[in-house]
Amino acid sequence: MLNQPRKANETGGFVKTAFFEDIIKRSLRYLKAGYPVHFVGPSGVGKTSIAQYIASLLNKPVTIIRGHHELSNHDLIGHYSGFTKKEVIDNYIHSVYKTEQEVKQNWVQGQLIEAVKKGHVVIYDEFSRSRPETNNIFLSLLEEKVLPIYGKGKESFIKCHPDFTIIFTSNPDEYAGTFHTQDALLDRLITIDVDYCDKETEIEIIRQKTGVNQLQAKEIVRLVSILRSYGKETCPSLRASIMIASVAKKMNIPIISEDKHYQRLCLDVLTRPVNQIFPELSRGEVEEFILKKLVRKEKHP
Ligand SMILES: Nc1ncnc2c1ncn2[C@@H]1O[C@H](COP(=O)(O)OP(=O)(O)OP(=O)(O)O)[C@@H](O)[C@H]1O
Repeated sequence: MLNQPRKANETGGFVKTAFFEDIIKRSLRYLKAGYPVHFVGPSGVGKTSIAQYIASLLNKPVTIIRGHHELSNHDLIGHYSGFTKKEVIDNYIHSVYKTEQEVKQNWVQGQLIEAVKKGHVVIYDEFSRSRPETNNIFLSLLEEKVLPIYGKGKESFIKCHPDFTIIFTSNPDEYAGTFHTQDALLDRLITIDVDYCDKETEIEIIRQKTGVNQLQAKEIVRLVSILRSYGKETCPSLRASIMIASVAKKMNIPIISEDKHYQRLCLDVLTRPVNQIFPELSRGEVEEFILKKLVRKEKHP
């Protein structure tokens, strides 16, 4: 749910190509001018990776919050949990016991508090998976630069540190499990659409992340991008390409379209996402379709 603040330099391994450089340059410009940035796009296009990389450039502690249905203001701001009992026993006169008990509720601080007070970079990943009521708290944080605190006695708000920076990521509204974000919140963010990266970038990511060579990475991207072109260019995702390359590399499976083990691996990874493109086909028919593309028996239109 909520991770510990992380040192920014822990987010290494980011592959930077012209495709990502443009997004990074624009985002840094907006963040440094004091505006929150919001990356929206399909699953697996690299939104979280970009956010983490940008956070690493800002040289401040990073707090990652992952949105989900159950996330509440209790998690973000804090809540009371359990009791602490303090007992003082006065046994000065040995036959007389005087006992004083103090029972206090424990306050568990939410992670947003530290980030707001100390000026962290917050990555609020998949924020539209949290309920809009939960996200309301960001309205005053982004506009009035204060974090309202409920249920903690006199202190009713915390002033936002001038260095506080926040990056949001989300999938488009039509994705399963997301809530429609209130316009008032979107109005406070600069939204950047992140689409699928170009083939050269994908080949580079696969090569650097898994250790396969250029030709092998090219072969995987060839197949995945042909299949992707039948859908909305979003699925199978970059994760599928990385999975195929990583398993093949680790298990010494030759990345050759005629190899039976490679074929099986591609079918196992790709059948589910390709079935999403062609829900009317049976699993067997989808496998047949992928195999045709794999062994290049059928030309790509
Ligand atoms: N520039 C990059 N350099 C290295 N790896 C990358 C890069 N972009 C994406 N990846 C890898 O691609 C995969 C998907 O990326 P990521 O998780 O950032 O996507 P996402 O858009 O946030 O997905 P989701 O919407 O499902 O959360 C991950 O394994 C990630 O490490």
